[in-house]
Amino acid sequence: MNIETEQSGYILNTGAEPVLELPGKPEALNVRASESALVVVDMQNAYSTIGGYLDRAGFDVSTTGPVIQQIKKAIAVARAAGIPVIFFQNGWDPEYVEAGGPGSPNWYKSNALKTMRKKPELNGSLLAKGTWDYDLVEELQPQPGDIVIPKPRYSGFFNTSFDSILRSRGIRNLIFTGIATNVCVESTLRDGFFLEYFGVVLADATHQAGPEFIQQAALYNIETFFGWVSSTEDFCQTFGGATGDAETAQTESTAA
Ligand SMILES: NC(=O)N/C=C\C(=O)O
Repeated sequence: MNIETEQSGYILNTGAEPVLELPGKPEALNVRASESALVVVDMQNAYSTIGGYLDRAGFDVSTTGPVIQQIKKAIAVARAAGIPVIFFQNGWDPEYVEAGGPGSPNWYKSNALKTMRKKPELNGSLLAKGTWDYDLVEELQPQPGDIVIPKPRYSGFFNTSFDSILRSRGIRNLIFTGIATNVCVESTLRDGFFLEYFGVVLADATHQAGPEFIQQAALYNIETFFGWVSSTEDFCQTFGGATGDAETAQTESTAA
């Protein structure tokens, strides 16, 4: 929108911008950078670090390291391409009011709340705002221009500003990374599907909560019913023309 000439209306995208082909399954998807966002779901210590919530609740987080590295590459390319990077942070206030009490199904299904009930010494330490557990991992810190959205339930569309942030920017394509593929990534992508967003998961930039077959099941579900499955390499090639190397992306952005 050209503010100086006081134009108004839905003219966010000029049509001059090239349509890019993002390889994926079950087929490639046509996308414009200006209509896309890179969504980084819950890359908090809780979900990817030993000693965090998932680990304490008995889930295996020992193979999340490579996922963090893939997300880092995707973020570098997105920033260089001018694609908004949206970080979700899952959790609640320190008194867990936002988690819902016994009147909420979350009270019964949240493994964080269940773990704290079983081990009262952990009370206040899991997924509570202001704690190490709630913090985003050190390797994936937001930079100026990125967007951070707190969320109180699995879906990023529930009780958050996500939808209005996307709509006001004309964003239609949501490229997902993060943890867990089968819970918050899939929940958000599914809700997006119902709201007419095109959801793509970068498979190697996500990790499941549960055994490995759960990752495959979630990806199958997404590819078959709700969206598309691509890879970090394909994302980086499509939007950066690079392999996702942060320095390469930075150089290209400076040169542009
Ligand atoms: N971020 C997630 O996918 N979370 C999964 C489980 C939970 O938050 O309890």
